[in-house]
Amino acid sequence: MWVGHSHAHQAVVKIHDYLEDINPGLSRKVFGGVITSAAVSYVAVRGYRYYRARRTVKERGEAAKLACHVLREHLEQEGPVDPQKEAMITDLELSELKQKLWKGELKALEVLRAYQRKALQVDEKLNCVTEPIFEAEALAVELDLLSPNQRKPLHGIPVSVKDSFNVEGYDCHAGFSCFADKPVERDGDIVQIFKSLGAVPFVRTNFPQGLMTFACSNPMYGATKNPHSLTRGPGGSSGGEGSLIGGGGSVVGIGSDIGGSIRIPCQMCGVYGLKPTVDRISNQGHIPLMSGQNLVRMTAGPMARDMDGLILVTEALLTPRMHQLDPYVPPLFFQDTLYEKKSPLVVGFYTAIDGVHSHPTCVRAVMEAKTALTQQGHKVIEFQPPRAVEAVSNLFMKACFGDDGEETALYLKDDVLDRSVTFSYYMGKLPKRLRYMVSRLIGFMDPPLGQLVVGASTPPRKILEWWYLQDKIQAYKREFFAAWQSRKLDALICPGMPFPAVTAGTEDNVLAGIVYTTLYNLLNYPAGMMPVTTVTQDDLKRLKDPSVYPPSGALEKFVIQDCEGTVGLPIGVQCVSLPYHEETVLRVMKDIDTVTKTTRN
Ligand SMILES: CCCCCCCCCCCCCCCCCC(=O)NCCO
Repeated sequence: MWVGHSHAHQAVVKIHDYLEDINPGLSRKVFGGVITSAAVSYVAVRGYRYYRARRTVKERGEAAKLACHVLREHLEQEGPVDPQKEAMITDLELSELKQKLWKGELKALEVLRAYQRKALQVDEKLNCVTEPIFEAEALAVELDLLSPNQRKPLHGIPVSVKDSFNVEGYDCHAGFSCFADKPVERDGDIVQIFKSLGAVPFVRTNFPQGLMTFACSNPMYGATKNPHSLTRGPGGSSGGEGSLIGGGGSVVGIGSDIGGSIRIPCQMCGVYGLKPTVDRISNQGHIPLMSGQNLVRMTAGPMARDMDGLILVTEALLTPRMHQLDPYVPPLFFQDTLYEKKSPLVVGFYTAIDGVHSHPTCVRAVMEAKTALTQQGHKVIEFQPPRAVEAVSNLFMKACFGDDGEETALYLKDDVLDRSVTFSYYMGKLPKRLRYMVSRLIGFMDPPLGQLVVGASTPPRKILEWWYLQDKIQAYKREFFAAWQSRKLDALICPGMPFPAVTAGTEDNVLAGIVYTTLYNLLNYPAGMMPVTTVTQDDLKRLKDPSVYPPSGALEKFVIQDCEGTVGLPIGVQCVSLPYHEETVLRVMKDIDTVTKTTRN
């Protein structure tokens, strides 16, 4: 290196002397010219790349809008529709829809048409669909040709798919223009499974750029709105799914979750979802972001409009076919014995994690779920997860942001940056020491967020440190399990996010809320999210009472002022069980739902 450097230096000195011999002052002109043209070329190349990215972003967005328009025209040309029948179809719960399709009372194509029309209608209001899947029509037509004994478990059920999953013939870019316009050749595993079960993937849905935030906007498709309040976000990153399902435009969909991306939109849009144990459902064919990081892994999972729908779909997905497609998915099919276990369960509960206060409606939701479970004969006892904020800061954040945001920065080089990712993007760009100091300053205003960002700012630097991190994660898993076992728990209920949907674009103010969801990604425990209640006027009154909701940090202060006018927004409960006990999660959710569904305000 030094030798090379000294050669270069000697060469420059020689050229300088030679030029000065020819004409004194010439070397300054030549070197000045070279430096200026290098700088100009650099700026021009970067500028051109940015211009090209902007063009790609614009064209990709327009192409998606055009695709929706083409479908709308196609549907209009089909002739008269029966709006009442279509409304009947889209109002059906998933299990009723399945029955009618199975019995042949409804045709796959008419169900598809009803949902295509409804999804486009919902999309006009909420901007939740990225583009239609045109092949859906041919699939539905084929399904209608099958004889009754050829019908599969999800015969004719339309399924929406988060845009981050591969769908053959469509690109999969997560909002990075470098991946746009490169159609993939093969459906992702979960899309394949749905098709093999007779379901009809029919639309793709919106997400935030890079998928690592719970906002839901990107430069190509813009921001998605919340179905319960147009000024609020739907949560993310599977926000398009949450918004479309919550708005009635889909009955079931596919999301992905590494830090809460299925559960957060479920809470904010009032839908049901399940983040499974890693590898219980194959995640092959999801855009490979952070894919070399396997301390905390992303997992695909179902989202549905109703509880029975979520159970039905999960049961259908956990088939031998999944294991055949991806041998790393253990051959562990839906365990009826766990789901149908007759004996009462021991269920732990907590209403808040130390350091991040829980909105009064979130506390009430857990207490209502607790009452429901007690009514069903279960024993519900208090349980506090050990060192949650510390574990998420020192383990989850180091694992997921240990690259200093380098992967995202690489894909975003000369790209159009969405507002929703500016905080993490620019934090990643800061020199390490400065970032650490900024994190400390953040900690004065928002202590848990400061702690999270300090965690992200002090990642392991050497392989040995990565090993130690892995080791610490294992140790925390053991510590948590010991606490779980000491209470002899079968399951756990708790808030999934400690506040309702926030005003769109303000998600950075409440980032610390992720400790409620990320904890179970870190532990790799399956976790479901379900709506239980809605914000009431009385809750909002209590929100302003410092003895109920102490305005201790920036997050709490923000929630108090942002929750003005949120009466009616959905709030859910998170249900957790041990790895590979998805069936127990579903059973607890079902028992809560049976009671709370009838009384939900
Ligand atoms: C590199 C330094 C960055 C420091 C700043 C980090 C602050 C960011 C706060 C973390 C936010 C994480 C939110 C997680 C949301 C859910 C993500 C998810 O589950 N995505 C699914 C992917 O398929």
